[in-house]
Amino acid sequence: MIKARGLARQFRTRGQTVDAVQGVDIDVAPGELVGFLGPNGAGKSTTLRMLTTLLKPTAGEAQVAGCDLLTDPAGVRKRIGYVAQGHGSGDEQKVIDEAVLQGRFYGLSAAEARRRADELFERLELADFAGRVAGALSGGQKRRLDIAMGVLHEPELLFLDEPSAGLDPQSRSNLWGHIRTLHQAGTTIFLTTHYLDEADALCDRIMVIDHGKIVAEGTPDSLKSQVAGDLVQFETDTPAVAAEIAAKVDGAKELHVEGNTVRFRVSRGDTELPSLLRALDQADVALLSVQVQRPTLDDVFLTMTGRSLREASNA
Ligand SMILES: Nc1ncnc2c1ncn2[C@@H]1O[C@H](COP(=O)(O)OP(=O)(O)OP(=O)(O)O)[C@@H](O)[C@H]1O
Repeated sequence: MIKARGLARQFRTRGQTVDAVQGVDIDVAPGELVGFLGPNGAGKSTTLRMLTTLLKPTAGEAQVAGCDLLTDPAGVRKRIGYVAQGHGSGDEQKVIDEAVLQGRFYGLSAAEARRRADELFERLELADFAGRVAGALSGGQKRRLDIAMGVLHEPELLFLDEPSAGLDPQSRSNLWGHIRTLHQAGTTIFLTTHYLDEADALCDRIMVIDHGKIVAEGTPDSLKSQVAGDLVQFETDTPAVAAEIAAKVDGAKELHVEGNTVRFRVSRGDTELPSLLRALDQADVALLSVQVQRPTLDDVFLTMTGRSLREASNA
């Protein structure tokens, strides 16, 4: 559905050159839900704007929804949906009129546009607000309206730029449910996000971008197990003895003792834990608490770039 090779974009501002995207390769298969994760300024929106024909690449090439990005941008535009950051819908019109107008813009007849809008309003739980003006909708409802507008023409491929930015936690998880519904109905989705939980909860596959380059790629689980390993942590009154035993766990690394706490990483904490507990018990080590923590996507980012995604986003 997307095949991009060496896609790059430079900007020149006030005599300076910014390499916003430095030659990325992107492959997305039909039916996938792929997340493009990275901190602010990493190059996510620039990549998305190139793939949606809004910005000309400085270098590289891409096939998007079966059309060549450079030689057939109109073909690309016909086959994709794009929901930009922030809400694009106007505030004055009735919600349903806006949606029908958008459908007409895509070339649907008035009846078809109305039928499709009604269907999407049902699916995205907007039917109760169809008669309201868009300005009276909540943030989450507006985002759902934006998404409905982006898929009125039934595109094969939908691009979402930071879909849940600015929403409260409840509206975010509600929106994720709706994005999943669209995905399950067959739409291929490529979204950008700088939220780890969003990428983790929603995406089949994640590409991590930093400073305009892809630094990691894979399913959320494979990325986590590749670079970090589970963190096993326990508290005991005899940490020195416990640490000696922990050091014998097959594949244990990054072993640290801090006060009464012993910590180490191992690729599968859950399967190593029973034999470790037996060994500690045999050595009469009494445990006060035990924890196994799966690695997070932030551990992945930290390992790949040397800084946490949260710090990078605030920079
Ligand atoms: N029109 C422009 N002129 C100059 N520099 C630009 C322009 N657009 C983007 N940039 C720069 O390119 C880099 C990548 O920006 P981009 O908006 O793609 O990042 P992003 O990952 O989408 O960030 P955010 O999460 O904040 O939207 C940044 O350094 C940005 O300042």
